[in-house]
Amino acid sequence: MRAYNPGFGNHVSTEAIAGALPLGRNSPQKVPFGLYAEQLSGTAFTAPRSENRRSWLYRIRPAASHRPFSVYDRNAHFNAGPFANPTPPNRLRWDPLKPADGSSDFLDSLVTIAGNGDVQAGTGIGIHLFSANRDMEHRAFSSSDGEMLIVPAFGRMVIRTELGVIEIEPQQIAVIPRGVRFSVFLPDGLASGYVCENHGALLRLPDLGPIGSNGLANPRDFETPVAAFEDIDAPFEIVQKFSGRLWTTTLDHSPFDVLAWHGNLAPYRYDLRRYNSINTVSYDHPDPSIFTVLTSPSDTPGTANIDFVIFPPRWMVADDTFRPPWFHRNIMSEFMGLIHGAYDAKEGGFLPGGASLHNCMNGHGPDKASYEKAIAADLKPLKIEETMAFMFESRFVICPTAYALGLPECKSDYDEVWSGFTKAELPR
Ligand SMILES: O=C(O)Cc1cc(O)ccc1O
Ligand SMILES: [Fe+2]
Repeated sequence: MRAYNPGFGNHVSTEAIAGALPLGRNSPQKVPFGLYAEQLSGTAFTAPRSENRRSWLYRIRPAASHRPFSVYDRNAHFNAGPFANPTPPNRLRWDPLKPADGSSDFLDSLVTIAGNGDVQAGTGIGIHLFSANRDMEHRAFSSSDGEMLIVPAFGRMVIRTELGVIEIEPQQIAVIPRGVRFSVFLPDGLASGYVCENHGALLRLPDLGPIGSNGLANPRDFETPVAAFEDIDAPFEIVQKFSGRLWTTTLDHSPFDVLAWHGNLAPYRYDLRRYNSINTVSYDHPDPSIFTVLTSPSDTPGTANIDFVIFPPRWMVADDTFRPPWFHRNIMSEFMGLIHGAYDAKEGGFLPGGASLHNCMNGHGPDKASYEKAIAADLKPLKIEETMAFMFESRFVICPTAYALGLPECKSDYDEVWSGFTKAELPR
């Protein structure tokens, strides 16, 4: 049986047991097998049809049957701030975080590095790191604050969700919709990486404009899991992120009890190695928006709440051009991570699993070593291989948490990478 359906944002119908999915209506008087019908809305009921995302779930018990949530106090570092006050303009870099002593699962290992916007107003993002070494046994998490874009750097992840099971490894990503409960299992015994929690408009493929009808991330390469359920009557802890804080309750059964669903709001995965890079074949280094995988638009056209951009392996052929990223100051704020290999603007110090933050209007670009290498390079066609960096780029200033600034992995000497540039020699 096929485990995934291909395509981005498609209307999918899937049932784990034949006959579980009602036909011809969403909410029949009697649902097959006595299942409960439930609508999961990812956009307002009245969102335009082209934007509207919702699915219908058919489950053993209603998601509504649970006791009240109380405050969850076993992870103080996964939140929506408070952010450092004042927000420093400084360029920041973090080495990969050392795993915490002892064992922690995906949920308890999440630490918030930075964020922006307002969870209650549905703007901005949260940026979190995880480093887990234990399965989420009989525990599930959901975020009411936004969809979760999960970007592993080390280790495979099996993500069991209410709508089916997704498996990813580094260089693949998964997106779990807002509110969908999920558990993370670690086939390699550990996994670490990045999460962008998107409080804003749902991630979607960017328009292609003059590129035409193909290219960048192609819709058919996104995969949505088929329905998969478990029928377990045992205590399950449910942790919910709501309005920036964590809350817990216990069910007496597995939340993964959805036998069938249909609709266009669902978790999905994508393999970044399938990305169809478009780039210059003449001269100059194009803006990095040319490498956008997914975008969450804001109310201002062309000015994203969050763009998820990658820097994949590719040919570099530009003539008479400084080929790595140029020096720049950008109105958008840039958080970067490295999933694989090395990044061509940073010869040293930017490590897989590490991160950097270059905020609104603060100058950055190639470090001195990368600069000198690039201006001396013989400009033959060159394939950059063994690389996969990414960027979360936001219209809103990305505010680091006080916790992130205080980590020993936060490098105090980062500015040094731009020191020692020799003065230009003017004609006399
Ligand atoms: O700062 C960075 O490394 C990201 C980046 C890459 C690039 O190719 C052009 C601009 C840009 O911000
Ligand atoms: Fe940049």
